Amino acid sequence: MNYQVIIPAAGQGKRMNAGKNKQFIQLEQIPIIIHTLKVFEEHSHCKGIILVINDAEKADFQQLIKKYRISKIKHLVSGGQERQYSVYNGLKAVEEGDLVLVHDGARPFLTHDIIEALLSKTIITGAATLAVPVKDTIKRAKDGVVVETVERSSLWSIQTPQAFHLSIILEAHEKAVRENFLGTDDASLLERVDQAVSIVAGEYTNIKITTPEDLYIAEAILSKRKM
Ligand SMILES: Nc1ccn([C@@H]2O[C@H](COP(=O)(O)OP(=O)(O)OP(=O)(O)O)[C@@H](O)[C@H]2O)c(=O)n1
Ligand SMILES: C[C@](O)(CO)[C@H](O)COP(=O)(O)O
Repeated sequence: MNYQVIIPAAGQGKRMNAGKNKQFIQLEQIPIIIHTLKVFEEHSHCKGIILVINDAEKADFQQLIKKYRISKIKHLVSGGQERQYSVYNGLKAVEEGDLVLVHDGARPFLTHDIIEALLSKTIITGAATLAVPVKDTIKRAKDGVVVETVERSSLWSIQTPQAFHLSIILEAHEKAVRENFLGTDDASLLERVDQAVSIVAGEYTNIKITTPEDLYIAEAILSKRKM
């Protein structure tokens, strides 16, 4: 059940509009990326972290890693133009082991129980993603007018981590690069070659910090955890 994790943190945070990479925004005085890294630092089955960063922010990340005593980082890898390319760079740096997780640096509220559930499923099926059922009614629209209401019972909101056998996900990334395919998550690279990806129930609190209002939700999650 041991694994390594790739953490892409090389985005720009454009939708957050904070004037800096959102990884450095503080939640209860601790940067988002440190909240995320601590989840894996404190999980005994995690044998190594590959952190993908922007080259220009390398010194800032190194300073934080030292300050917060994150000891499991094996490599600091340069990010790419898109999340998919950042993950691919991370995958190429994995040296050993079979199971690999990919987890957004911007998802700081992952729990160990959920990682365990994901690992158990991946050992059996080869690939799995966390997800929660969609709660809203979803409609497709064109030019500002509703075209249809999409049947909700089969819709899932996809989270990370996503877990894979290393050879399977590496091959899928290589094929995507060759064929110029760009997906918004790693599981989609398997789906396009008809490889099954299992769904494991995540938690609604495992949010990705994406837009400014997510910071209010994040503060609420943290204060609830302290109760
Ligand atoms: N070229 C990129 C783009 C994204 N990411 C990382 O992928 C995760 C999920 O991406 P997202 O939430 O979209 O982050 P940003 O790309 O920073 O946000 P935005 O799209 O608003 O600019 C984040 O941890 C982000 O740092 C990355 O490593 N490399
Ligand atoms: C991988 C992901 O977090 C799953 O929800 C998501 O697809 C990332 O997409 P984004 O466009 O970078 O927000």
